Amino acid sequence: MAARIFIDGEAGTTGLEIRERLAGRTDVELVAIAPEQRKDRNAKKEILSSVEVAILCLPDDAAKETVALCDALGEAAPRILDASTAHRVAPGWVYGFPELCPGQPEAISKAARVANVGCYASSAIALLRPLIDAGLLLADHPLTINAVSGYSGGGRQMIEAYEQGVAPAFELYALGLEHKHIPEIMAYARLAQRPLFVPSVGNFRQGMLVSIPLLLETLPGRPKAADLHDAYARHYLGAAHVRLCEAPQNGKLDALALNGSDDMEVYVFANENRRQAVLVARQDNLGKGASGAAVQNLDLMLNGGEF
Ligand SMILES: NC(=O)C1=CN([C@@H]2O[C@H](COP(=O)(O)OP(=O)(O)OC[C@H]3O[C@@H](n4cnc5c(N)ncnc54)[C@H](OP(=O)(O)O)[C@@H]3O)[C@@H](O)[C@H]2O)C=CC1
Ligand SMILES: CC(=O)N[C@@H](CCC(=O)OP(=O)(O)O)C(=O)O
Repeated sequence: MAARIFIDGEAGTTGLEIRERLAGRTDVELVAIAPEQRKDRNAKKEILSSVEVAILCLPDDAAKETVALCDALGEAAPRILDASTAHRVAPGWVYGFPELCPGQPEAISKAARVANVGCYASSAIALLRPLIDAGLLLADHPLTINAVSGYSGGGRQMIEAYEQGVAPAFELYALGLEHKHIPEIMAYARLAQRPLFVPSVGNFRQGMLVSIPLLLETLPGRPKAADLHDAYARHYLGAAHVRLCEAPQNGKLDALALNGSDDMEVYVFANENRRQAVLVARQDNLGKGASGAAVQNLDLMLNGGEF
C-alpha cells in the first residue's frame, strides 16, 4: 500500500521541488490540504493524523507550530521530516545527512523525527567530518568556510527579487557572522572552535559551491593532499549520492554543473609545492542541499536499506 505523505508548505520553493520529485511514484500518496486552508490548524491537524509522514517545508516558526500540532496528536502523530532550520540540533531529532557516518542511514530509517540538512551545512559537514574522524583535522582548528549559492536558496522572496532584477549580481552576506547553519556545522562536523562562515549569493537560480582553504603544514601529522583525498575515498566508498572527484587540472569549478541532480561532489584542490589545499563541495542547493536530500531521507524512513 502506498505511504500517505503530507507536504506542509507544498507551494513554497522546497515543497514544490519535493512534490515534483514524488510525482508519478506509486509507493507514495501525496495528501494535499486545500490552499485556502493551508494555515488552518484544525484542517491541518486532521490531515496530520491521517498520514504516515509529514514533510515540513515552512519557515521555522510555522514548522515549530506544526510540530506542536503533532505533539498534541499523541500516538496518532505522523513521523516528521522537517526541511526548516528549526530542529537540526534539537534533542530527539535525527540529522538527515545519511553520509554523515556509519549508522546514520539506519538512525534516519528508524527515526520518528528527522531534520533535513541545511544546504551549506551539508557541504561543509561533508568536507570536514571525514577529516576530523580520520584525525587529519583537529576539532579546534581555525577554519574559514566560503560559499556561493544560487538565489533560490533564499526562498520565494529572494527568487522574486532576482527575477524582477532588483537584486545585486553578486553579494556577500551574513557578515555579522551569525549564519543559521553554523550550529549544525559545528555539531555534526564535530568542531570545537566556531568557524568563520562567509556565504554569498549570485545571479543564478540554483547551484552551490562551498570551499574551505587549509594550510597543510598546520594539520596534525603534516599530511599531503593525497592523504585528505584518501580519507574521503574511504569515507564515501559505496556512497550513492556523494562522490569524490579528481580536481580538474585547470583549477576551475562551475557552481551550476550539478543542477538538476540530487548528488554532491567532493574535491581536493592542492598545490603540494606551496603546501596549500582547498576542499570544495559542489551540489544543487535545491537538490542534495534541500529537496533531493529530503526525498533520500524520506526513502530511508519508508524503506530503510543501504545508502
Ligand atoms: N530554498 C532553499 O534552498 C531551502 C529552504 N529550506 C527551508 O525550507 C523551508 C521553506 O523554505 P522555502 O521553500 O525556501 O520558502 P518559501 O518562502 O519558498 O516557501 C514557504 C512556504 O510556506 C508557506 N507557509 C508559511 N507559513 C505557513 C503555515 N503556517 N502553514 C502552511 N504554509 C505556510 C508559504 O506560504 P505563503 O507564502 O502563502 O505564506 C510558502 O508557500 C524554510 O525553513 C527554509 O529554511 C531548506 C533547504 C533549502
Ligand atoms: C542564498 C540564501 O539566502 N541561502 C539561505 C540558506 C538556504 C536555506 O534555505 O537553508 P536552509 O536549509 O537552512 O533552509 C541562507 O543563507 O539563509
